[in-house]
Amino acid sequence: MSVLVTGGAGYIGSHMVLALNDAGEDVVVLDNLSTGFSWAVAEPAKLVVGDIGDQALVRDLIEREKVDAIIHFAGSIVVPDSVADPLGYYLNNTCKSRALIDCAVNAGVKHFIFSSTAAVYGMPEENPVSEEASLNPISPYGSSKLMTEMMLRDTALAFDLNYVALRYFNVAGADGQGRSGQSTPRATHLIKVAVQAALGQRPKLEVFGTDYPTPDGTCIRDYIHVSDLVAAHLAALRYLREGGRSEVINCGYGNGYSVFQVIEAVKRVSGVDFPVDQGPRRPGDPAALVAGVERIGKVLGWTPERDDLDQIVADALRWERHLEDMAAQS
Ligand SMILES: NC(=O)c1ccc[n+]([C@@H]2O[C@H](COP(=O)([O-])OP(=O)(O)OC[C@H]3O[C@@H](n4cnc5c(N)ncnc54)[C@H](O)[C@@H]3O)[C@@H](O)[C@H]2O)c1
Ligand SMILES: O=c1ccn([C@@H]2O[C@H](COP(=O)(O)OP(=O)(O)O[C@H]3O[C@H](CO)[C@H](O)[C@H](O)[C@H]3O)[C@@H](O)[C@H]2O)c(=O)[nH]1
Repeated sequence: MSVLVTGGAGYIGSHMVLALNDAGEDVVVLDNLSTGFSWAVAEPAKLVVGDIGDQALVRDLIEREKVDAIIHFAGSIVVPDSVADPLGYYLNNTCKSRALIDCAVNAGVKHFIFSSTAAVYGMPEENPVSEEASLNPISPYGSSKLMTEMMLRDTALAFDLNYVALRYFNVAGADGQGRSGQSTPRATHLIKVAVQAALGQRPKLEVFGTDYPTPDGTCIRDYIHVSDLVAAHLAALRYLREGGRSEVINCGYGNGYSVFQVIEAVKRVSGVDFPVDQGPRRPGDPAALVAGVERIGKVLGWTPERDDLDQIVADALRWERHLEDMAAQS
């Protein structure tokens, strides 16, 4: 039996592959390398370069590799890009997820884990946000993910498939052993951008809005270490294989940090006092987004091991230095 990891050459998927390898699972990755890197797929996992929408390829892969579970990370992830190109996002995230789920059902794959997002909540009225909160995505990205959640819900009712949809809050950090990290060149995520500013790769960091109704006026987010997130997937895989029923589960720590607090942490950990500008709000940013975490503990028995902002930043910084070294050598 093996686990099919779609998008396993990307940021989070490559950490998943490391954890599955470490757990002794047989792993096959399907990735079209649109934003991922073949070098990010650690052996002995196998990489197949191809598209999740290619049903002949996926069917063959599932059969050949005796896939019993799919962990589905592949997708397009940049919120503003989804506003500019909604149909591209619905194609890659929704239509191609449909094609993948169809292959899973027809080939008898029983377990499915899906990368969803806190973006399905839109602008939540209350924090922490529970899984029962109303779902009002405000971007095509969020809608494309919510539609996949709905397809999974309905498919699991009709067929012998159980699934866990994990709604990630803000994923950050890098593998503690320095084996992987976020390598996307155009990254927009706060911790990555701040670390790049600390290393002098960017002249400054801009804070998007300082007039939010929060204690210091900047947005609050729940930053989860990528390795803890991956551990939640391993727990979900165990849960599904033991016959657990389908669930939708938030992934976060239930703690919020403001943009200013994150910047302070990056300055403290790096020892660099990089320039920071205060700019206008970025459209579509909720003031605060913190995960309700009761369900993840109760259903998956998951507890955080890296709930420490300085640790997240230190791991992100080490990975960024590694990328600099790789670039210097090439
Ligand atoms: N990074 C975050 O903070 C965050 C937050 C919430 C949800 N997510 C979700 O987690 C998943 C992984 O995100 P990430 O940050 O690792 O992004 P990423 O861009 O690093 O990884 C996505 C991977 O999927 C591959 N891919 C994209 N479309 C494909 C297709 N049609 N066929 C095959 N491969 C394809 C890419 O090449 C890449 O390797 C995504 O589904 C994303 O929506 C991420
Ligand atoms: O240069 C920057 C970058 C970010 N921010 C601020 O930092 C906070 C975090 O921003 P990120 O871009 O790091 O993350 P988001 O909260 O916007 O995004 C998260 O939630 C999104 C959906 O809402 C997607 O799921 C995305 O992948 C996930 O990281 C926001 O208040 C943002 O305005 C800045 O001030 N300056």
